[in-house]
Amino acid sequence: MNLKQYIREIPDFPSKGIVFKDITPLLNSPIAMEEAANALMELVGNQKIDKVVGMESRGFFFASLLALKLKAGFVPVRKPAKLPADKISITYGLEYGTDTLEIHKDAIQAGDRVLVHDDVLATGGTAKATCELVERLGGEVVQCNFLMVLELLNGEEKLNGYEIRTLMRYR
Ligand SMILES: O=P(O)(O)OC[C@H]1O[C@H](OP(=O)(O)OP(=O)(O)O)[C@H](O)[C@@H]1O
Ligand SMILES: Nc1ncnc2[nH]cnc12
Repeated sequence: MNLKQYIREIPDFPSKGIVFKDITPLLNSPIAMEEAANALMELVGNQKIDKVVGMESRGFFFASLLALKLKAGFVPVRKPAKLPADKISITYGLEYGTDTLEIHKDAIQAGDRVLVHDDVLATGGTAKATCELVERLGGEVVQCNFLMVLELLNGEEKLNGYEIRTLMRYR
């Protein structure tokens, strides 16, 4: 199955010049969802995973499915002021301005082997910040996997040193 058939391209969303990769057609198709979830599992192979970390909000869809399949815990990394318990934060640079992500302190135990999942790797800021949060709590990032990588935005360079795997690539 060609999963790209289920990715809808929306020009000039959310702002002029951006071609938004809309995954909702994929989410709307149980056949494509199952195919994508199984293909992501193949990327992980038989590596032992204790926790799957997904980034708000589109990372949550598949990260929680993967956690279930891997018999691992699911951990949300959230935008500011959403998590209720003790947490740590990281603020990272965007093209213009900054963004912040948070994780509960008790979500990862020292030595946990962690799979980081998000739908899209673009500039890599979100994924790099997430890996840093995991590592601050003593976790080991075993793999970062994505539905798609937008190659021209060089996220893979920013994640230099991490194992990066993806189902789809776009230029
Ligand atoms: O590699 P980066 O340049 O950091 O971009 C990738 C991030 O951007 C999108 O999230 P977005 O902030 O649009 O939020 P959403 O998932 O809530 O839609 C996407 O889901 C990734 O999390
Ligand atoms: N072009 C894009 N489409 C969908 N999600 C994104 N996240 C960052 N860039 C994106």
